[in-house]
Amino acid sequence: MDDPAFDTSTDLHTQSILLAAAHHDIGALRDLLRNTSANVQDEETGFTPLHAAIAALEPGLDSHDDGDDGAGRNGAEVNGHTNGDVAHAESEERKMEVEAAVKTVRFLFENGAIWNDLDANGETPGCIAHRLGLKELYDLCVDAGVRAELLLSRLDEYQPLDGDDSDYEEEDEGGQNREEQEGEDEVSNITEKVEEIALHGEAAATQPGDESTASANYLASNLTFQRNRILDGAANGVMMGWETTLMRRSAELLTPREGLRVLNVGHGIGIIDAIFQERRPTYHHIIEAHPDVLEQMKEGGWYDKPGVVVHQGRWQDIVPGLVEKGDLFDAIYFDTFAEDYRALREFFTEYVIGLLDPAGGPNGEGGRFGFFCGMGADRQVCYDVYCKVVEMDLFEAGFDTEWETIPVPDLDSEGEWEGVRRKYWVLKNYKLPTCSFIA
Ligand SMILES: C[S@@+](CC[C@H](N)C(=O)[O-])C[C@H]1O[C@@H](n2cnc3c(N)ncnc32)[C@H](O)[C@@H]1O
Repeated sequence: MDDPAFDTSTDLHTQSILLAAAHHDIGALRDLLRNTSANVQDEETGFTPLHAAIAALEPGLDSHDDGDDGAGRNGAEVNGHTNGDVAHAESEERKMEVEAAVKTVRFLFENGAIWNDLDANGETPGCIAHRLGLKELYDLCVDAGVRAELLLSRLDEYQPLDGDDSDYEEEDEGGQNREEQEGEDEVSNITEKVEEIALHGEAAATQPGDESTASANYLASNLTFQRNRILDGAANGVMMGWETTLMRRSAELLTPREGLRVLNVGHGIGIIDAIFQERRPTYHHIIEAHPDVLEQMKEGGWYDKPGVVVHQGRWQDIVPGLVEKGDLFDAIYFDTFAEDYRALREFFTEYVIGLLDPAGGPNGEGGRFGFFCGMGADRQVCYDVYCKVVEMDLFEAGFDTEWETIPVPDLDSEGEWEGVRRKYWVLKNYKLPTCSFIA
């Protein structure tokens, strides 16, 4: 078998599944997957059936080529057909291949395929579709990611009570229940992958075992303050100067006029707080948890600025008190570090509604909420999934979101990542969210 998707150390059944996926042979897949997970992986390439189905469309890689049709295509010119005919026939053929791949990918998702498994090149099936410019396939992967995350975050809210695990042990006796157990395991794997998506300064959930960005470790680490950036003890970029354009635009959209009441969660190097200050807020609360950042804030005179209230500690410990006191704001911005998507969701579902003045905002039509939208930004497909997920979660929490697209310059060529543990942003465009109460 000389198909690059498969390696001979992989068992024969898995090889057959991957081959059927690459050939977009749904009939064969249906038979082969009867008692097998749709998430088998080739040992060497790491391809799942989804990877195989999409990668089969890689130009120059014709997994449908069994030796004679290639000759037929070359023969078209020999038989007097024009180049235009050939090009047309090729594009028709390409269209049919893509259609077959779309059907296969749909079938695999319907049969439990996981959208974000990584192959040996560190690509998800969606990454391959994106790299090959296969929009329809890419969109299928994004939609599957959104469905998985929404479903699993709901399941996460309904975890079995402690002690319920014993059920599994008893049920393990029977084959069908073992399947259920495997399903549960799969579910919790995906939950981990999607729920641990970082908010800022870290790679997406593709760095298993890296504890440096666990919140408690970060808050206990010594920070290094450089000219226009902060690195933590493990050289993760906590905040970087290239984000200034994004911070400025967020502040402009949240506080389009002077004299508003502002809450900012996460001071960092104070970029957005300095811009809020230019806009002369009536009062300006800042919540910051890291002792080194708080020290810098003291040195920078933030504690003495008129109207500024610095809350020292984690927002989780401070915000409930603000809600209880009845403090209201026209604009709230949230940008923390070493926290995952769950933290952001908790913030806007539990607290923003109680802190944002429904009769406030720039024109009395209600306050506005913004956040740094960097979830999964080291991978386009994760970013697109999370932009959709957060919009849906915000809607459920009572907010409409407007997005503005802001181009991000080539950070590599500008040397932004020198000395930084890993890039947390690789995308060409930032999607800036501004949320307001649903009218
Ligand atoms: C990415 S920086 C914020 C950058 C800021 N937007 C700016 O314009 O400079 C994240 C900040 O959130 C702080 N932080 C992290 N976890 C926090 C928490 N649970 N509560 C409050 N602040 C937190 C970090 O110490 C850090 O200062």
